[in-house]
Amino acid sequence: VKRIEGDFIGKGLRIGVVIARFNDLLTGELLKGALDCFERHGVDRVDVVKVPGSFEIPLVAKKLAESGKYDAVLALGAVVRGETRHFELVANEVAKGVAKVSLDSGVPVIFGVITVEDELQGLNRAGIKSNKGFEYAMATLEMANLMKKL
Ligand SMILES: O=c1[nH]c(NC[C@H](O)[C@H](O)[C@H](O)CO)c([N+](=O)[O-])c(=O)[nH]1
Repeated sequence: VKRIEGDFIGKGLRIGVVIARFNDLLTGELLKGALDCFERHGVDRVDVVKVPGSFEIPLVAKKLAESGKYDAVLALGAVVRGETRHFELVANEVAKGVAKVSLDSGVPVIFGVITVEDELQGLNRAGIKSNKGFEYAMATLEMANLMKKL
């Protein structure tokens, strides 16, 4: 049996991060966790692009993926239901958009958009209990390395 999987070596990798400013209290923490992960795994180059909200992530992720400059793209956002009715609209469109960009471009685009009921749930995932940003960065490293093996 030949097992193929990506390792977590960051050396030589070029990562693009697209992050939503909406709910910056949450997304800023996710970014810190992701950058901590990339730095500690020796990633040479990380470019961070900010967009107004998660809805804008797919367009910029597409631009980064198609540029040919990155081995993987990490999309970071926080969609909080709270009182916002169009929570589903934003969350669904972002998920569909990110998946389409990845499939169309052949570049891994990691879906690091937390979708939560309220800010506290968001904070629990952005540093109180765990930092999903770090976890999404690990998935980014793994996929970048895996694609090089296939
Ligand atoms: O990133 C988010 N954008 C949100 N809306 C803004 C959206 O992403 C766009 O930036 C905006 O619609 C302009 O296109 C959110 N809500 O409205 O709830 C949200 O929770 N998270």
